[in-house]
Amino acid sequence: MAAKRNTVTTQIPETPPEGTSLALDTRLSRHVESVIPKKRQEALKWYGWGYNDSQFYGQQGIICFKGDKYPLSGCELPSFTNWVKSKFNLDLDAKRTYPQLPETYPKPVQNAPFLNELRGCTKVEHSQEGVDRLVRSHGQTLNDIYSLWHNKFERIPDLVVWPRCHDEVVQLVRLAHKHNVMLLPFGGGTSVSGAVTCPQKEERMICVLDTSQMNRMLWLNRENLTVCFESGIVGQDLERVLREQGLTVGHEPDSYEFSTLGGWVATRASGMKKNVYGNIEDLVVRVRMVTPSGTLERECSAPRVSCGPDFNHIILGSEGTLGVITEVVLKVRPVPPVQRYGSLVFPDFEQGVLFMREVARRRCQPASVRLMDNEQFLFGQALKPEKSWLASCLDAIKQRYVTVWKGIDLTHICAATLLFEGEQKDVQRQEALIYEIAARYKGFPAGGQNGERGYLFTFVIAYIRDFALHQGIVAESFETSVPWDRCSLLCRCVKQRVVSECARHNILHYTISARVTQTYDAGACIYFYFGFRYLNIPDPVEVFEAIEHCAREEILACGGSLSHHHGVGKIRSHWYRNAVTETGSALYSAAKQHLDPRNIFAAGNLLPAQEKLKKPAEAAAAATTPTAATAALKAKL
Ligand SMILES: Cc1cc2nc3c(=O)[nH]c(=O)nc-3n(C[C@H](O)[C@H](O)[C@H](O)COP(=O)(O)OP(=O)(O)OC[C@H]3O[C@@H](n4cnc5c(N)ncnc54)[C@H](O)[C@@H]3O)c2cc1C
Repeated sequence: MAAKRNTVTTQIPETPPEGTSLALDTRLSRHVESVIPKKRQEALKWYGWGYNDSQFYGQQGIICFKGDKYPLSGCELPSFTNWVKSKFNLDLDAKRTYPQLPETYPKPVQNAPFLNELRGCTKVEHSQEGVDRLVRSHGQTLNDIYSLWHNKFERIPDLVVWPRCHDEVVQLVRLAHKHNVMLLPFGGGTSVSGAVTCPQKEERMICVLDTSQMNRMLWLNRENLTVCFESGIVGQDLERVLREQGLTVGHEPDSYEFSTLGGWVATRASGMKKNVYGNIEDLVVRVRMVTPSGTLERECSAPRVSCGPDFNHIILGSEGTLGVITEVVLKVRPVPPVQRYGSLVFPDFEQGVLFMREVARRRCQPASVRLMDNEQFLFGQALKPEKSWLASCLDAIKQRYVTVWKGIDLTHICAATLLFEGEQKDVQRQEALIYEIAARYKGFPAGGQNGERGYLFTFVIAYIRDFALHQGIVAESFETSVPWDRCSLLCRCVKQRVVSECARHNILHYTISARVTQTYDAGACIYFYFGFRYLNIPDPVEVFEAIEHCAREEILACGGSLSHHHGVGKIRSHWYRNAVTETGSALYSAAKQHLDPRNIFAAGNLLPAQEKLKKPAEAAAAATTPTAATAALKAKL
């Protein structure tokens, strides 16, 4: 994570643009040096996730990790190699190569009047270079990455623009509306819902509006503990500049190294420390969004208003379909003096869920508490790097303690990782209470080191998907939120459904696992990982999507939501209408019609685009039935 910083070349306009007049402490209004350069491909992989130099790879039959930014850097991973071998019946193929940048790119659709006016009347930087367009043509879904590797995109952006402030966005939106050019706001490109993927049937010029050069901290108000940032600031940059002031926003989605503030607002993101700091909707005080019909924003920064429907909530979750978010006022907190990790072991997942439920009932959640099922626990254990002889002996003793003294079956064991933040005394009190509650559900502490490793690995795990694809395994995560009384049932049914769908598709080697990542008064967020080895399957992504579609049907049948934090995008738009009712979707369409009458923000998220969507998944879903447990539950609902 400790990445080198690259200077962003953008010049800050000399006079503050309209809108920054809100500044309260101009001494702090400053440009932020970003870890991500304007030419993203110089630091980030064009064909997958993360930094260019960080990657899993095979060497003499062992999986290793390279790069210098993460705790696993330079490590050999023999246990992980064994896990992969046994799970997927796979010997590493070190000879496979990663894809090469294409030599040619789709010819850009031109809109000469737009380009002429852009060049003649504005100072907005822009590019039509193939690679600039390609790296902004997609997000991080399996489909995106597979399409990229196999050169399957019919449509990539025709133009990339880099506005530097709110006023330049206003100019761009006016121009695009006037000349009927499609605009696609692009933050960090970490979307896992297809939200930033170019609509493949769009006939107009597609202009990607890259927000990365709008990343200033505009003001900071220590009295109110509020800060105003431009929307293109990347998570790790935002935290770094605030920490220099002794402050934090505390919003840490697992993608926060690369995702942006505007992206968080547009997708309703959730950070792992939401128990202390809140989800993005709890952190936003004010937000500005430029639409073809004008700028939408609340006029005052009061902490709460009773002033009719809250239009911040039209902006939150708008997924780039209504306008461009330019500036956001957020709450900040002093950096906590103490941060401590912990972990717990439970005999099985059900006991772990009861523990999580009790912690939520008593509202004593630490900053983060995550419960992994047995499959994820074993996977996490396997990721540990090669050990010394002594460390291996200690592990064997610990394992004996767990199995013999505690009588825990290793095929059912599950674990929770904990992160405590606050004043020393508060943390101590919280730890004591959490360990006391855990004991009631047969849980016992397994050390801070395990907890810390769990959180640090979060950022490395994101790199596995590309390595897996490289070795012939397709994998992706999906998530939901669910009321407490259906939490265990939903996990069971979804896993069962995936197992039966794999059998139906003759897939022998796969992994499906779940974890509870967030808790609330009324329920929890569940996160699933699913992957399979695709031997002799001509279109593995199509099959993957068909199975994921069935899993989503199962989730919905069990009372789960369409999404807790990934958003709807294109890949879940099929269910959006049902999720919000006909009236709800008509209301959204009416708002869209008012704000964006020419549909220039035509990403096709939320409600499906006009184009005929490929629906192999639906056919697959129609051919199967929900599990017996789901059917019984449905009957009860
Ligand atoms: C490895 C990994 C881990 C992840 N972990 C989490 C997690 O813990 N929690 C979580 O909530 N999500 C997570 N995500 C999903 C993703 O990171 C979030 O959805 C994130 O909020 C997207 O931000 P972004 O800047 O990358 O947006 P992008 O991917 O660039 O865009 C996402 C959507 O927002 C729109 N958008 C972006 N910027 C603006 C703007 N300024 N104005 C208007 N619309 C805009 C885009 O048009 C698009 O519709 C994860 C993704 C990955 C790949």
